Amino acid sequence: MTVLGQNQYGKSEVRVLKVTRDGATHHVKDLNVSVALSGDMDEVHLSGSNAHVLPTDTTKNTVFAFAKEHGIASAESFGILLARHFVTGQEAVTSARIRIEEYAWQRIDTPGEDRHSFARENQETRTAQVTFDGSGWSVLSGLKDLVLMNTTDSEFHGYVKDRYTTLPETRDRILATEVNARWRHAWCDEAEPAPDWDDSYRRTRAHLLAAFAGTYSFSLQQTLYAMGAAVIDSGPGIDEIRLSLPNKHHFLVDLDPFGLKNDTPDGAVYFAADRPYGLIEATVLRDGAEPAIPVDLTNLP
Ligand SMILES: O=c1[nH]c(=O)c2[nH]c(=O)[nH]c2[nH]1
Repeated sequence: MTVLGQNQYGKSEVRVLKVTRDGATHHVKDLNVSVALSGDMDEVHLSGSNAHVLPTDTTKNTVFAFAKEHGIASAESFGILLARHFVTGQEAVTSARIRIEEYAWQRIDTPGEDRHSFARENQETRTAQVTFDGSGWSVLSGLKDLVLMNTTDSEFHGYVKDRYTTLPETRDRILATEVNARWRHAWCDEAEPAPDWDDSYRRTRAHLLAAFAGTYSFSLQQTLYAMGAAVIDSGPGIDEIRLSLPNKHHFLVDLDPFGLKNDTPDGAVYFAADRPYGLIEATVLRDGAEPAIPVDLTNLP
């Protein structure tokens, strides 16, 4: 005997580029949207009846149509529009999860009137996941691939040493990471005004950067907590943030064989190791908040 457990379906990675023309000045929104619907879907699995199945092809078309009809004000608001459409429009669909990655494009300044050239920003990817169960909303925003580095104000010493420990203690090292962060908005009730998602994103990003730059660090763990706390303490809008921070190790190169002294006051030469890397991960919560962001961020957009 078997029973059907949790199931969901939809179109993943719908790549939609929305160009908005304002005369010769164009604006672009570039998203990667994944739709997952669930609800009364037993029959399609058990008997092959498709009577409740809105085709994944249709969900893909909806993403494109909504981009045209409603525009893309922000990743979160676009996700909200889509999730509401699927849950309220299909009787069999009781919940919808919309995952979005947004890629940033930087305008290339040109001498003439035309403003339609862009360079893909070599910076972070913004992410959003919106979940709606017909009554309550859950909005996770985030970013990944944001590479940060402090070239001083980082120490690491006083740690446990056993027979396999070879790491030298350091009072001055490079601290570099690639931020992978997801934060959960307190907003969950449509009766309340929704946050300004773009403004919230900009402010959260700025708090993360300021805390990374402003924390004199004795470990990446300490820096992580300072970054998370800066976001939670900045206002009431965000109750939980999870950070996954690889420690992008930079080791001083031994230049002695060449008669060169490395690590001099005017600078040093480092070997930027790509692997293995330390991986420091933690959730920072508003006191009293329940954790709801998955521990493993790799399964999220
Ligand atoms: O900031 C750090 N935290 C660690 O836990 C750790 N472990 C290690 O080898 N280097 C570092 N650096």
